[in-house]
Amino acid sequence: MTGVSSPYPSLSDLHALGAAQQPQYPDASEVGRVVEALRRRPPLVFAGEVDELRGRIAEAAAGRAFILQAGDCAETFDNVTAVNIKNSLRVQLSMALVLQYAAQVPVVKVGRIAGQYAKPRSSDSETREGVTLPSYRGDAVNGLDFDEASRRNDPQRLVEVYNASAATLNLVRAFVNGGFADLRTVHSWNSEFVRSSAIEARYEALAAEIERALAFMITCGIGGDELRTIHYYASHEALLMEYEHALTRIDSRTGTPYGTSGHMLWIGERTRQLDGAHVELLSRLRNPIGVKVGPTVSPSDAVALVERLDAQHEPGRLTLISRMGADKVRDVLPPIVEAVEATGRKVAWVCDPMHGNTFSTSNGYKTRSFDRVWAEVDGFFDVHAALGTWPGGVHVELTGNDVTECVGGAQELSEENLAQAYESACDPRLNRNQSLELAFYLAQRLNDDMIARGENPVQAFEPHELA
Ligand SMILES: O=C[C@H](O)[C@H](O)COP(=O)(O)O
Ligand SMILES: C=C(OP(=O)(O)O)C(=O)O
Repeated sequence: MTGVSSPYPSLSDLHALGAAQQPQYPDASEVGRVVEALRRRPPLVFAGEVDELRGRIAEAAAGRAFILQAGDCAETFDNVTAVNIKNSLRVQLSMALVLQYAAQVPVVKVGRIAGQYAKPRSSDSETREGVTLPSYRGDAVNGLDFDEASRRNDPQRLVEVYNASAATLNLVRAFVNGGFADLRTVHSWNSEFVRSSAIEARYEALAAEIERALAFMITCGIGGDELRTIHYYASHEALLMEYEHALTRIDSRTGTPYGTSGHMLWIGERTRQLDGAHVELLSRLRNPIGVKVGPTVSPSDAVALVERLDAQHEPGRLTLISRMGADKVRDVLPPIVEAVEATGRKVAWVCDPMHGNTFSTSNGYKTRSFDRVWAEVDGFFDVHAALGTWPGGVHVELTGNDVTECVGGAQELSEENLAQAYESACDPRLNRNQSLELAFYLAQRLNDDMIARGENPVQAFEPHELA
């Protein structure tokens, strides 16, 4: 893979489009040196893996697979530890297992990981006790501590993003290929957790059932390498022009540009302007692209975006990630789905039930309620069931750690509980129990919809009441 050259847009072409949500740096020559240093680094992902993921997303777009895109709201350099990475991977794999076994659908596993270091913000500044400083924009840009030095934009952080992403991917690849994800060890994924919650107990029962099924398959001579490893991909919001441009490489096989900072890249709700720099940059890359679509997107906006980003009608190229809010999804999403489907494209429809359901508590925490999160997913499924389209996946902010950032769920976390372990650098994430609970709800809903379509899934667990 080699660096990009003309006619690919230059960084200054992109900035001339008025790229939204970009940090301003005091010293342009330092930024230039950082970009040149990053251009010389090896790619973080390889074009062949990116193509493989496009193929898997195409399966979800065709109704034959379900995408689980999940991970931190904002990764931080301090949190690049073996324990955090293992916990995150473990909860994502556990959710995938619940979905795959109980809903009998292949799960495409995509982490918000190894690159999710830049955050778009609603406001450029933050005021605390009369002091106003620039907002935290992710470790890629500035620091979380509320003091002047920390909040200063520092381009050297882009090199640290590359290093942290490389370290994370290295461990993820080792876990995934080295036996950690072996389906025959599903019980051990959970072994360090106290089986105190009903959700953990439910997961344990499912894991025991899977182990019995696998043992049976193995005695029949079925199984082997396909049980040992999984396919897991990295994704993040492609927000920062300097970083994403510097990590673009020309694939030597095809002569086409790939973003090599992650397998899948997405455009956020605040940067999806049709004539903006983010759409321009990502329209040129061969990666599977996600676009967040919020409640202000009109059906014609959505069609214009898909025409721009999927000019070739390529299955797996585009994932539309709706984040409407639980109250709006049933009204706003249907005409968008109908208009995009009418173009004849096969996009994957994914639900982000987090970003349209954030609120602030009276004690000053940004939070989300598990009920509202589920309500948006449920609405998303209802919309697709009514239109005969496939609900292709979910996109969630979560952590494998036992944080208290979202209220509700089986643990019934209240606003008062939030102070106990609120660790997110930006938005509230589902904790391990809430994430597993969501997976069980999803599996149940997928099962119910199969039955409603006249299919006959093998029931993997007792149906339970959905909220
Ligand atoms: O994760 C998404 C955004 O970066 C985040 O919701 C912005 O939060 P803000 O509205 O507090 O800036
Ligand atoms: C910023 C994000 O979401 P959105 O663009 O939907 O607000 C995000 O997913 O981190």
